[in-house]
Amino acid sequence: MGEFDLITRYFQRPAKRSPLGVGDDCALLAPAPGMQLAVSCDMLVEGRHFLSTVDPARLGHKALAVNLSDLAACGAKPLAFTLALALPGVDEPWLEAFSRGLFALADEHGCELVGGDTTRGPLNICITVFGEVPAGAALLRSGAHAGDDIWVSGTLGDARLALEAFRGTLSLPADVFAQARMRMEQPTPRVALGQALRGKASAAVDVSDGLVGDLGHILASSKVGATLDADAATGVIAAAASCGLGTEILRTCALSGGDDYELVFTAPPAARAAVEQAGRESTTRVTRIGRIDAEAGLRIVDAGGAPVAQRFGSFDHFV
Ligand SMILES: Nc1ncnc2c1ncn2[C@@H]1O[C@H](COP(=O)(O)OP(=O)(O)O)[C@@H](O)[C@H]1O
Ligand SMILES: Cc1ncc(C[n+]2csc(CCOP(=O)(O)OP(=O)(O)O)c2C)c(N)n1
Ligand SMILES: [Mg+2]
Repeated sequence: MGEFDLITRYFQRPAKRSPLGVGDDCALLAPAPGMQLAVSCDMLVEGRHFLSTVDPARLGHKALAVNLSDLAACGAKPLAFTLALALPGVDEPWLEAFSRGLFALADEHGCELVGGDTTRGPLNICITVFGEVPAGAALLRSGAHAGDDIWVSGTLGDARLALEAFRGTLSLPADVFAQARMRMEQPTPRVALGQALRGKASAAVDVSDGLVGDLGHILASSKVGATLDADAATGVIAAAASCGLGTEILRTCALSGGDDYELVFTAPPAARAAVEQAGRESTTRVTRIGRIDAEAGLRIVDAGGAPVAQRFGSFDHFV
């Protein structure tokens, strides 16, 4: 099978909402009047972002999910995406599963594939996603104020827990591993929550590199500091705690593990009921995990308010 047959068979579907989709030199998009285009791009590289043994359907899901997560963090509604793919060769069962996982998530969000690029090379997947948001209403990293609450969606640390189990640095009971693995391989982008938070949250970012690092982007952009509860938002990890894993490793996963694709956002205390309502509307758990301070820096405390001495880093491709 050649390049163009591959595209036609696995990636070309009739455009439904875009004026022009796959097959010409450009795609055409038509954002509604009064809306701004929100654009984001993330790449997944074999061995760095995913294990070579991953189920290709889950990989198709994740490649789009990490991009939809950026739209969610801006409060944007997904419209369309492009897919740049480097493949070592034509593996039809792999392409069938990858495209099935990809389109299942795309259809869930009404986000259509409008173009891309396909080349031979080491397996590499790069998606650019386009969304729309009412002009001036995008959630930014720069809007947090002293006194705001810090919230997080879902739970943190599960993906890193699974990665460490894959690496063999810790072991988990089969049921805990199965849950954590799903969170690593098929994250749920918080798209509905992001849109429901427009006009309520003062700042937002999605957690890809770990809570401490990504909250750090809000603090730097907003020129504020924060106090954070170390243990407020653990999920599968809470189950892992009962399997005898130490606090230090669990906190490392939750606070600097990365690959969470949850939203961390700030909102004034007066908006607490509105934030909880946004969580209910989007059937997404939201948890208050700290507050924004005027004083610069990040202070991490335990449930009793005592400072946590452990230091937390964040994912960086070059450090
Ligand atoms: N090669 C690049 N050229 C231009 N902008 C880039 C490049 N790589 C990253 N960026 C931009 O730098 C910022 C931080 O990137 P990143 O940490 O990847 O964001 P995110 O975690 O939201 O994916 C984003 O605004 C992104 O668009
Ligand atoms: C094989 C493998 N190694 C490591 C990780 C963990 N990991 C890889 S990239 C990353 C951070 C997010 O990736 P990045 O490219 O920085 O995304 P962005 O912040 O741009 O959204 C994490 C936690 C993984 N998921 N799989
Ligand atoms: Mg990125």
